[in-house]
Amino acid sequence: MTSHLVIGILNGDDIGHEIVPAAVEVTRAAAAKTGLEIDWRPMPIGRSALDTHGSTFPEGTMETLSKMDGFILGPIGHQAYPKVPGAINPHPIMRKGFNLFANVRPTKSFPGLGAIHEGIDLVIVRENNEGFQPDRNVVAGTGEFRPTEDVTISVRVITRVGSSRVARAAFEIAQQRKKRLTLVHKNTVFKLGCGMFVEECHRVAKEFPEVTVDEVIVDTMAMRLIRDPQSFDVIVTTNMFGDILTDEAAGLVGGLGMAPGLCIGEGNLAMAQATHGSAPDIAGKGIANPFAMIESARMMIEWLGHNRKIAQAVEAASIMEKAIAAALGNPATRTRDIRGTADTAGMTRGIIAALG
Ligand SMILES: NC(=O)C1=CN([C@@H]2O[C@H](COP(=O)(O)OP(=O)(O)OC[C@H]3O[C@@H](n4cnc5c(N)ncnc54)[C@H](O)[C@@H]3O)[C@@H](O)[C@H]2O)C=CC1
Ligand SMILES: CC(C)CC(=O)C(=O)O
Repeated sequence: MTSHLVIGILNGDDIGHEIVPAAVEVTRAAAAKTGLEIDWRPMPIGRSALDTHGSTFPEGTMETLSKMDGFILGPIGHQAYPKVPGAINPHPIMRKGFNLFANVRPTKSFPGLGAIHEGIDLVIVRENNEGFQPDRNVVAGTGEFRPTEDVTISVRVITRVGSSRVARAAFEIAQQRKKRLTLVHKNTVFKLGCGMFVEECHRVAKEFPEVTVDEVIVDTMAMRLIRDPQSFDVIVTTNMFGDILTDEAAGLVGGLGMAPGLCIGEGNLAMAQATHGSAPDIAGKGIANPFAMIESARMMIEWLGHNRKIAQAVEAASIMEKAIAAALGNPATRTRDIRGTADTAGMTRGIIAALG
């Protein structure tokens, strides 16, 4: 079996130019220790690509990425893009184009970082392509319409296929962990949409008899995440609920710098994408917390290792995990947002040093 992976590097915007190189550096160092060969392919994207290629998402990007094993996508600061042709938000195109329907977002508390609770270790699996960001094949554009100047209609699309595939991804993760899955929805009000999502989750549950399933209504979940986050293991929910709850969960463990994510589907390609945005308020200062991006890259290498049966990738992910935990345990090798004294480069060096 080959130990060779081809991975794209797409920095994104603002702090993306600081944290994506950090993720590449750490992954490269871990790969070198395990004999994993990675062919890194930097690609233009975002504001800088608008200047060099006339588009924030240059033509041919999807085609090139489709031949790779995975890619690291830095945060995209699309709100600040100028209103010119070519300045587009690449996220939905990538998530939908590669059918990356499951956004796997772990939340873990590490001691001493200012987590509101200790002992949090949960994973939110967010449906990535439906809800209020529906697939272009189902509803044109973003799913928003303005039939008159005074009325806007935002369409929320839930399908059986979309619900059952993200449910299956969540059950598979639950099966590998504590065998507990919480369905988060609001079928008390959205009887058809959330109703269909819940129905499909229960249908998939029959394939996983060892996994215990419970349900929590989303507004109650917002409260319970703050009061007793330790009572959850794996959570699956629809797109917008997942978008909001994952940021809330990050707030419990030190903030958005602690919020990694991996977008996966049924195909072989994985996209490492932190939960947070491009943080323009701290960009260029060298102080961004690289954890979320480094951990996202680590999750991708681990997923590819299992998916392709590449022992060196699984091993690289494992030594990264230990090194990240070691660096987080020392204020001198963690950033200021998580009660440390290091800058981005210092934390990155700290993790690499801890690889052994
Ligand atoms: N996945 C993505 O690419 C996302 C992109 N965005 C875009 O990012 C831009 C900024 O959006 P905001 O609402 O300000 O959200 P944001 O996530 O960029 O920032 C929110 C707050 O968290 C802090 N923060 C975020 N990541 C951090 C890190 N790694 N280390 C330390 N602090 C960190 C920021 O400094 C800021 O105070 C917008 O253009 C938005 O559309 C927003 C969310 C997701
Ligand atoms: C696509 C992003 C810009 C919005 C977001 O926060 C997300 O969907 O993850």
